[in-house]
Amino acid sequence: MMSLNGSSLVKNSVTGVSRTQSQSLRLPVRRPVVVSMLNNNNNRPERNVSVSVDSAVKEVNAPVAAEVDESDGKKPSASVGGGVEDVYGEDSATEDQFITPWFVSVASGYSLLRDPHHNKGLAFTEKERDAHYLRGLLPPVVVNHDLQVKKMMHNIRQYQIPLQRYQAMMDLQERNERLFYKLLIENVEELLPIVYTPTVGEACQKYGSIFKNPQGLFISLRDKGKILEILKNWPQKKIQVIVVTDGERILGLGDLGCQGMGIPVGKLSLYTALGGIRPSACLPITIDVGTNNEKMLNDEFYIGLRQRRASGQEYAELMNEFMTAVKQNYGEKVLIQFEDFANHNAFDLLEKYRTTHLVFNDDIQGTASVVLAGLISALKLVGGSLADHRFLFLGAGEAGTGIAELIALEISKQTNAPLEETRKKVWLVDSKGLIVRSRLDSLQHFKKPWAHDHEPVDKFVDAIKTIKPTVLIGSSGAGQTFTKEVVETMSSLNEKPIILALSNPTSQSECTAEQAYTWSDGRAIFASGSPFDPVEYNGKVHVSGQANNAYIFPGFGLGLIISGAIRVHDDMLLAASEALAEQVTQEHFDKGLIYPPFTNIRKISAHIAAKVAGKAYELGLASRLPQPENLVAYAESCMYSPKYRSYR
Ligand SMILES: NC(=O)C1=CN([C@@H]2O[C@H](COP(=O)(O)OP(=O)(O)OC[C@H]3O[C@@H](n4cnc5c(N)ncnc54)[C@H](OP(=O)(O)O)[C@@H]3O)[C@@H](O)[C@H]2O)C=CC1
Ligand SMILES: CC(=O)C(=O)O
Ligand SMILES: [Mg+2]
Repeated sequence: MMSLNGSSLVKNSVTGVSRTQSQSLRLPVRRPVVVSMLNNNNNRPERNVSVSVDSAVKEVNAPVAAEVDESDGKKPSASVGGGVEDVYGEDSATEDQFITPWFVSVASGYSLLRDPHHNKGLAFTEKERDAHYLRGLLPPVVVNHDLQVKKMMHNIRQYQIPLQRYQAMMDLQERNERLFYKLLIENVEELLPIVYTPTVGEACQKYGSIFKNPQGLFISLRDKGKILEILKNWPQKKIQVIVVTDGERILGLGDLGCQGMGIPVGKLSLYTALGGIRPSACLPITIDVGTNNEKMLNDEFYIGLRQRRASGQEYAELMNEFMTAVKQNYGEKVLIQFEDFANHNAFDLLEKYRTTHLVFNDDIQGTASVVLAGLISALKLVGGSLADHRFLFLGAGEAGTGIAELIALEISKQTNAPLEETRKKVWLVDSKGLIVRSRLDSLQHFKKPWAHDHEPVDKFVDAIKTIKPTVLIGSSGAGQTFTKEVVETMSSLNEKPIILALSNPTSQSECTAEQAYTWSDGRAIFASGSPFDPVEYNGKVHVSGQANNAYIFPGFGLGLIISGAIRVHDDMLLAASEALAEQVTQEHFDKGLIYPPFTNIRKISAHIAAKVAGKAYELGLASRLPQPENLVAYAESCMYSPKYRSYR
């Protein structure tokens, strides 16, 4: 008997299941499946694509699965999936469009071991080894998931160089996804600096030379007119979150072109580990429009288009085709997170698509929310309300003006003062000095609201002396700009100066934790974008927090998904800030922390998700009805667990 792709069927004596048996989407659960697609109608060669069982088949106890459960004729229910019912885009395709005929077959043996979504390595049980043609393909020992984690951590710790640890983690993600996530979830404090900042920055810089297996989708200028087709090449069909970059402002490292892919990949692994979004629902994308980085253009191992960046209409058209294709392929409720775009595109993209798509700019909005949370909790240490403080930023780009606006919005809500008034409590410095009214005409549009009445001030330290801020925020991407004089000046003005050095990676941090505590004589309340080890100063150990949007975006995204939100609203950002600030306990304050440790991040994310979802319902932006009674419990119940599934 021949299957649809021409291979013969072999019946397994234990399971009674044929190896390549074609089945409907209502497969029995917990069986690894391979979805094959035949593109005969556009004369492409046939191929088999391994996909996660999660995307095609109902998972027991997973609320997200409700949506694919249509084949029994039941009315499809709204679910975590965001109500995207037309899984393969067949219903929404017009008659003259090509569609993809899918069928599902069972993965086994050698290919099962090489399918990261289903591979368990040595943890395959004896029964599974019999049932799935694994005998002889594995050594005799059977180990459990916990022992695999222990061994993997042991292996990773053998590497002294962070980039080698990064590579070991990426290899694991490509080999055994559930082990990767269990490892990351259980060792989050230790592994976050590896899969995320600072190491991911170095990985992006060297992405070409360390490149092995491609991760995510690469869409380049050459793909103009074919973006929808490219999205269909991705094996998973039920995508809930896309993180997309064009690589022009990777952390504080600048234009890394196509090699920025490390960022969407890293961010999405946090969506899963920290926020519980299923890996199969996450899609990292890099839009390659070229690079203006000479080093990349001259690097023989560079993986992207070897040309200068497209801009203007050419850029806008490609982005528009992308945004349209995403909505067409994944529906209204797929979350598109813009990440590490340069500010000359980031603000415009957010403005253009915020009313038509579910979009979120992590650098503008996520950063704002995490910093506001830190400030709300810092008030417990320094006293007063937000309105009693003065804020000075070094850096007036996405992060700086995004944070500034959310602070002003929160003060406006608290005091009923108009936004134009509350903005006056916030001052920003860019590469040309203090932003003041006399500079208005030459300022980029996102800086204009911050052009207050003041004489020009060139030097940052002079701006501190004249503005007398209580809070200093670094968002410049320029390392070592909070000099000894800067920190000492802040400390002479404030008993407890709040100093946030947000720039990433560590090399770009405005100052180190050690410098902040030493130069402030141990009085600074300090947090940084990339982590620093605890510092001992004058016999006291100071633990600095990590002011990083990683606290916000995973829970924020989960909140949008569980409520079926259709748009992002600023009030959701405020709700996320409050939820995060509420998670800081007296024990944390006693250590000088203004953020909770990452160890409890899943619990924190569930609280953020619940507050964000609650706000979506309140604002009438939620489409998943009725509203669950206990949103925290519901958020927790929706979270992906990396536990191995049992295969019959
Ligand atoms: N911790 C976190 O969660 C996050 C951290 N970040 C970090 O923040 C940094 C900035 O990101 P983003 O706002 O998107 O970048 P942008 O490029 O949008 O903005 C950078 C700003 O800094 C100014 N600037 C640069 N160098 C100097 C300098 N030497 N002195 C004074 N001002 C300077 C620029 O001035 P001009 O406008 O005149 O060019 C610009 O206003 C990056 O390092 C990024 O990694 C970003 C997001 C989140
Ligand atoms: C953290 C982050 O998003 C950035 O540095 O760009
Ligand atoms: Mg970013």
